[in-house]
Amino acid sequence: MLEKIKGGLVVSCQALPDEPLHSSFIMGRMALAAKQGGAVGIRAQSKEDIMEIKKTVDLPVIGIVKRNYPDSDIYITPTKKEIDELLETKCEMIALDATLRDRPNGEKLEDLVAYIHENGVLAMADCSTFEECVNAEKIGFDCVSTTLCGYTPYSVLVDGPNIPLLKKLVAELHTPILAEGKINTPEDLAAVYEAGVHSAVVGGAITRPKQITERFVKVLK
Ligand SMILES: CC(=O)N[C@H](C=O)[C@@H](O)[C@H](O)[C@H](O)COP(=O)(O)O
Repeated sequence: MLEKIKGGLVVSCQALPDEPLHSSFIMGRMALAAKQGGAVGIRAQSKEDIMEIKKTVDLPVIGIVKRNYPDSDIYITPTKKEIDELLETKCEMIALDATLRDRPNGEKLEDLVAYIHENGVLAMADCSTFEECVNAEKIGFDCVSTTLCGYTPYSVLVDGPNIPLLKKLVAELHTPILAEGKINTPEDLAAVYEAGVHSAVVGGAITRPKQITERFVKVLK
């Protein structure tokens, strides 16, 4: 899968229960639109959405399950339970929160990565800082990404991709770097590729029409 997505665009097709497009059928059609537009991979949330997407397009899928637990702030594929759900979908790669925060039930990041690999699936690290990416490489993740940059209380949120962080990761790590999060425009996508990343994931700017509408309406105020 890593070869297939190299240099291309992965489109994240997600809508949670509180979002207007929440529907596996709609996410399947979003994935089809992405494929017809030239995407080389899909990132998707939940077993149901991924099953539908896999019926609709033949692109490789990065699967996640977002779930909240009372004893942890981690919500992207937090435990083995979510990994088991994703394994049923036959997605090619599983992404999980790879921050150093405590996981639910005291589960350990390295055990989860080993478990994903035992099942013949690739593991993608969703990180928020440089140190977390370094740790993810050490643990044996197949690729590391900046998905959570700006979404942990201790990382910096910029309105756009964090280019300095991506450049540092490309220079100092050996694992493929995926840019993800706040790639809002085609120019942002060009900029992350200029920084030297292996691949890039775009979500809301393509698949969240409410967010896109808000961006237009904002200039009228
Ligand atoms: C922080 C978090 O929970 N990110 C999620 C991870 O899967 C998604 O909600 C994002 O849409 C995805 O990362 C793509 O980012 P953007 O939509 O900014 O292109």
